[in-house]
Amino acid sequence: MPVNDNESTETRHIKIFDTTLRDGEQSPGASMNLNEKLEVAQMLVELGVDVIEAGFPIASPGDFEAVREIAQTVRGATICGLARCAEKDIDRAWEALKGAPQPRIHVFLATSAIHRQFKLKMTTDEIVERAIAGVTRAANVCDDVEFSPEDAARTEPDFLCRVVEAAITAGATTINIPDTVGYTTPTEFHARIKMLIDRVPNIDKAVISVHCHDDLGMAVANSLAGVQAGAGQVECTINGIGERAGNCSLEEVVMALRTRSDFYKVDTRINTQRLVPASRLVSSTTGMSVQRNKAIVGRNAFAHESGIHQDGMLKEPTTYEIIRPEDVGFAKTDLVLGKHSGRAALADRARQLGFQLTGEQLQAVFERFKDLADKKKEIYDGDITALIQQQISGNNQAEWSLVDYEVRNSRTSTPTVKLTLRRGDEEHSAEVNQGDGPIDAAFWAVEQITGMKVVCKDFQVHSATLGRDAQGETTLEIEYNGKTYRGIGVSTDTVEATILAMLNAVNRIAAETENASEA
Ligand SMILES: CC(=O)SCCNC(=O)CCNC(=O)[C@H](O)C(C)(C)COP(=O)(O)OP(=O)(O)OC[C@H]1O[C@@H](n2cnc3c(N)ncnc32)[C@H](O)[C@@H]1OP(=O)(O)O
Ligand SMILES: CC(C)C(=O)C(=O)O
Ligand SMILES: [Mg+2]
Repeated sequence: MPVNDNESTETRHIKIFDTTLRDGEQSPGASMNLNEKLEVAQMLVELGVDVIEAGFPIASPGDFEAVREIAQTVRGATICGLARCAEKDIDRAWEALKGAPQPRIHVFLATSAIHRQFKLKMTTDEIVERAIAGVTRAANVCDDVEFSPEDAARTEPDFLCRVVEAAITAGATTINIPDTVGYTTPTEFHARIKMLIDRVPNIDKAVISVHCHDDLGMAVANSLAGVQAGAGQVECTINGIGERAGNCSLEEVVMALRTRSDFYKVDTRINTQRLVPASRLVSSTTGMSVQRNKAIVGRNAFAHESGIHQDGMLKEPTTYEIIRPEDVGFAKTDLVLGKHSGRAALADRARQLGFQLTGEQLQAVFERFKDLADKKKEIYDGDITALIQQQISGNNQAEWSLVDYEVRNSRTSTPTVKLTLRRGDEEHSAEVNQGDGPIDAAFWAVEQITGMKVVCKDFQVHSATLGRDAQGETTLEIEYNGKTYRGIGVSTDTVEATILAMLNAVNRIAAETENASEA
C-alpha cells in the first residue's frame, strides 16, 4: 500500500452514510420502534451525516412505516431504503421513500462464488442480468441509486469489474463495495478499490463507497484503506453496531479522518461535538452498552489513570491526548440539574445529551424529573438519559401502565407481590406468592394480569449514576411467540424498574399485535 495515494493538496469531501437504522438494527436485540428510529434519525441530521439508511422497507410493515415516516419528516440528509434485486422490493422501497426531497434506493445482489452457488443459485450471467434489471427499475423512478455487489471483497476481480461496470451503465450513481463478512485486510481492500478505479471504464460516473464489517476487528482500518485508495463514501454505524461483530464505527472513522487529515487530506460534514450524545442515544435506545475502553466515546477514552500520564497531562495535555474530549462532545461536568430547575434547563440538557423532545415528551419527562428530584438530591446526565429513554421507548403510548405494587419478602419466605396495572380506563390486579425472589414474583404478576407468557432471555440492572440513591435501570429481553422484545425501566427501586421494563416490552408486543391486525 502506498504511503498516501492523495498527492493532491486539495481536500476531498467524504460522504458519511449512516446505516445504524438498517445494518445497525440487524444486531441481535437492537430493534427500535418508530419513535426511537425518528429520534435517532433526527440526531443523525444534527450530527451532519450525508445519507441515512432508514431501513429495508420490504422486510416488515414496521420497517416500511419507519422509512416512510423518516422520508416524510426528516430533512437535511439523503434518506435511503434498501432493496434486494427484486421488483417487489424496489417498488416497496420507492413507495416508502417518495416524497423525500433527497431519496435514494439502495439495491444489492451478492456476487461472490460462494453466494452465487449456495445462496442465490445463479450463474454469473444471471447475476449481471439481474443487477442490470434491478438498477434500471430503481433508476426509472429515482435519480439517486446505489448498487452493492454483496460480498464484493470475496468476489473474483474480473467478475466484480464486470458487474460494477454494468450497474453504472444501468444508472447506479453510487457503487458500494461491501466486505460483508469482515474478511478483507487493509492492504487487500486498498488494492481492490484501486483496481476498480483503474479497470472499470465508467467508474468516474459513480461515487465509490465502502461498507466494512468487523468480524476480524478491521472494519475501521479497512474503510480508511478504501478512502485512501479513492472511495468517496464510508458506510458506518454509531458505536459500530450491526450484523454479527458489527460495522465500521462512525465515530472512529470520522475522528481518524479528522485527526489525521494531514495524512488523508479529506474532510466530512460531521459535527464531531455531537458524537458522544449520538453514541449515548443509540446505546440507550438499543440497550447495547458501550464498552468503557471504546475509542472516542467510551467512558475511559479520555481517563488518565497512571501517575506519569497524569503528570504529562498537567504539564501539557497533548502529551497524552490526540483529541480534546470536548471536541467529541464530552461535557466538562456531569452534575446538571436539581429540584429547582425548570423545563428550559431540562430541554437544553436533553438536547446536549442527544434528545430532541417534543413538547408532550418534555412535559412527561419533566413530571418524572420532579418526582425524582424529590427522592434524589443531585440529578446527573445518566438519570436524565434514563428518564428520557423510558419515555421515548413507547411508554407514552402504553397500553399497560403501572398503578401500584407492594412487595413482601424475606430470606425464609416465598415472595409476595401485589400488583395493579391500568389498561384504558380499567384497573387489573393480581397477587402472586411464588418465585425465586421479588423480581421473579413481579414477572409472574405481570404475566398473570396481561395474559402474556414470556421467556426472559436477558435481564440486567445497571446503576444509571453513582451513589446509594442512584436510579436502577433495568433492561431485559423477552421472547414471545418466537420473537424477541426489549424493555427498559427506570426507578430508584429495582423492583419497580423491573415492572416498568416488563411493561415496556409487553407494550411493544401489544403495539405490534395491533399494527399487524390493522395491516
Ligand atoms: C448483507 C445484508 O445485510 S443483506 C440485508 C439483510 N437483512 C435482512 O435480511 C433483514 C430483513 N429480512 C427479512 O425480513 C426477510 O429475509 C425478507 C422479508 C427480506 C425475505 O423473507 P423471505 O421471503 O421469507 O425469504 P428468506 O429470508 O427466507 O430468504 C431470502 C430470499 O431472498 C433471496 N435473496 C437474497 N438476497 C437477494 C438479493 N440481493 N436479490 C434477490 N434475491 C435475494 C434469497 O436467495 C432467498 O430466496 P429463496 O427463498 O428463493 O431461496
Ligand atoms: C446490504 C449490504 C450493503 C450489506 O449490508 C453488506 O454486504 O454487508
Ligand atoms: Mg452490512
